[in-house]
Amino acid sequence: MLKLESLKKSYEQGSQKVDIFENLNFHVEVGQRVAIMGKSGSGKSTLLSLISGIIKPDSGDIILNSTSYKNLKESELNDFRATNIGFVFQNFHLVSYLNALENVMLPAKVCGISNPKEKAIELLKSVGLSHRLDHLPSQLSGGEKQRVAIARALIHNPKIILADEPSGNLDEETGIAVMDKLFELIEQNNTTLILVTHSKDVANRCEKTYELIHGNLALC
Ligand SMILES: Nc1ncnc2c1ncn2[C@@H]1O[C@H](COP(=O)(O)OP(=O)(O)OP(=O)(O)O)[C@@H](O)[C@H]1O
Repeated sequence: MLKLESLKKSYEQGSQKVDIFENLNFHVEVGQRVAIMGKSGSGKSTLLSLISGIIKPDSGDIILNSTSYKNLKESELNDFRATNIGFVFQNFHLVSYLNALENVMLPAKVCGISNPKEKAIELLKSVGLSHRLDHLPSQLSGGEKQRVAIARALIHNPKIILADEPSGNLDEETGIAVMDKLFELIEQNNTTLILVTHSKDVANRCEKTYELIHGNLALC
């Protein structure tokens, strides 16, 4: 379902070239939940950015659902990302001037999905926020913001969710409640999950955990 083939990625840092991945190969099945752990700076966020197509590899290819990124033009890749991928970030990344309902409706509108309002209300209800529809992000708690972000990530029924430390900014109890909701919803939809986390407890909820070490993913 997701294949990374011979990925090479380096960054220019001043006059130096820093290799993050020299020959990364990886495979994730449909509906699988995979945790990625690794030290700070090991390349976890870079990996998610490559899978999302936000950054390009120097060489190699990413294939999601039989679509090879190499063969897509920039605009096609943007459309493909909007349709097939959902994101959940540590810092929520909600649009500050849109209320909860409008934030959740955004990806549905971009993808041209019918009845975005009904779907957004249904999802916000399922994450326990039907009483917060018209609240701006600044009027929501951290846990509520992350539940809005989860609803937003799922509204267009993406094939895959990329989550970067989704409970990293939440207290333990709220983090567990938010992760419960995320796992419940992705299981219902058989959505594939790639989850970057520093928490072993969070990683243990996934079927497989890999450690990113020296540019390779080692099964833990
Ligand atoms: N745009 C960039 N230009 C230059 N170097 C970069 C860029 N983005 C990331 N890096 C470097 O690449 C390495 C990997 O960064 P990345 O953010 O992927 O690591 P990470 O494992 O997600 O770290 P953390 O756990 O601290 O978030 C780091 O050394 C970082 O400084």
